Amino acid sequence: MMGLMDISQTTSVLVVFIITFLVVWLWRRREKPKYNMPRKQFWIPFSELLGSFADTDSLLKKIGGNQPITRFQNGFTGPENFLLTTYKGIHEAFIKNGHLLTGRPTKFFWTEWNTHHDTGVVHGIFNSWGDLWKQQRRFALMTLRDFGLGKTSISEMIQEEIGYLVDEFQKFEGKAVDPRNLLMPAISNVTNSLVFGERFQYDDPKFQQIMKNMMDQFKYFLLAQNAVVYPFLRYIPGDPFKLHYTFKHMGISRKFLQERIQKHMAEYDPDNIQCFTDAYIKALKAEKDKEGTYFTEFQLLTTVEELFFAGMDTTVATLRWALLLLILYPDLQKKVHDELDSVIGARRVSMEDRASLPYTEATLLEIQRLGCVIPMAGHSNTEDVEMMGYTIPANSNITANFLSVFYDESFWNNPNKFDPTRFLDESGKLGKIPDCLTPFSLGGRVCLGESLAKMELFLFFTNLLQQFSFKIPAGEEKPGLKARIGLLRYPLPFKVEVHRRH
Ligand code: HEM
Repeated sequence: MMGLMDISQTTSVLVVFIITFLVVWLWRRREKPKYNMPRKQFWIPFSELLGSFADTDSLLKKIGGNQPITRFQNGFTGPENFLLTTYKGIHEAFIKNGHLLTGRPTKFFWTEWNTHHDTGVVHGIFNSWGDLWKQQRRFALMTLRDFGLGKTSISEMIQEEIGYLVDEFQKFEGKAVDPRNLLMPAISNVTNSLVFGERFQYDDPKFQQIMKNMMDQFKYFLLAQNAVVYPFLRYIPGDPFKLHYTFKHMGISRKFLQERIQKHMAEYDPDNIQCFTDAYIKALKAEKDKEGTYFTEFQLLTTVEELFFAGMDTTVATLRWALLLLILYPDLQKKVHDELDSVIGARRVSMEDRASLPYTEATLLEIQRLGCVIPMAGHSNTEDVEMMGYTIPANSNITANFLSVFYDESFWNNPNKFDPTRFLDESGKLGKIPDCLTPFSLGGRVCLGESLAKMELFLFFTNLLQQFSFKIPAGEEKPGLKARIGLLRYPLPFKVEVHRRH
């Protein structure tokens, strides 16, 4: 009896589902004829399925061929989706029409996470848009600049952290280690110092626990994203799409950050502004009685959260690609070592040395090209946009596919080859960096932490390479260059064998 009930229930759900789908599909076909759009090319039924095919990477590299814009379906309803696959197309969208493309896609688990329960307004900087985004982005940029972004004070703080990281690598002399476990706390400490004015000891149990949580929280990002695009999936018992798992872990990180913000609030001293959080609290107090102010405690929390998430995994993933490529190409690692030895010698490498290290700089650029840690950036248009001969309706999702550009044969000779010399001229000097290499994106929503990230990448990379050589651990299989696409584009886990050079 029970079994029969189950079958009839399942059938009813299926019938309702199919009818809804057909009605929505027909309605959408009728709705849009006034728009001159490219024909729909494909449908992403479940992004996790796409993500779990080993070859998503190759697919993204090739998708669209030479077509600058591809239209696709993601979800049954909701906005139109477009993928931009050439540099010309991305430039036309993000630069020429950039002022109209400052929105963010709404069906995104992070947008949902940053939506205020009472007002329905999306907060933060990465996830927000409109006047809130403009004002809060400007404030964050100015404040980070005041704290020395691009100046000596931040580079000194990074140098101090590198000192601790070198000690950690030293502990693995002659042994194999997964570099992610050491890089995560180091890079997190740079953000900690900037945002909260303090760093943690690597062996602090609370810090270790929160690092582990942060590493885990985006593990099922693609799977969870399905339950945002198809909301009914989140109600299936057992959380098979891991949305509740993801939010639970994000909640643990949020609580940790919230506690630290509360501590800064309690100890606030207007004459002693030491970090981003203090500066924000100052602005919060100044704006307290203003009608409709965007300076709120929730905005502070979401911004701090984003500074951690946007700045940490990206930098760590790039440095992991760096170590992976250098253990796979020891001859190129030696060239970096040789340049560092002849130009720097035993003293610490500083930002002022950049211009004298063209080969090292070219290697870092090539790592960012091949690693392409943010393969796609999703924007949304606030009004209808005319571009590439089409009319794109307002509130569409317009995603730049940087991966296809970074591996585009018409720009890069033999794009799969790790070849830093492509950035050097005949005399070995760094040439003009091609416009199409945009690891930090382009236009009005370009990465807010670009200068900090460049500083971190240069200082961590050069100082680690100056002190250590890295190789494939004895007895271990040679790792490949296959990427895993999740929130970012990561290398598969690998270990390095560490050797002190001096
Ligand atoms: C190697 C490191 C990094 C890379 C490759 C990177 C790349 C990017 C990219 C591609 C975007 C998307 C831009 C767009 O939507 O068009 C972005 C946005 C952003 N990044 Fe970074 N990023 C890095 C490090 C950082 C750091 C260290 C911070 C902050 C401390 C940071 C903060 C942000 C923020 C807040 C946004 C959102 C900007 C907005 O929507 O207005 N990033 N980043």
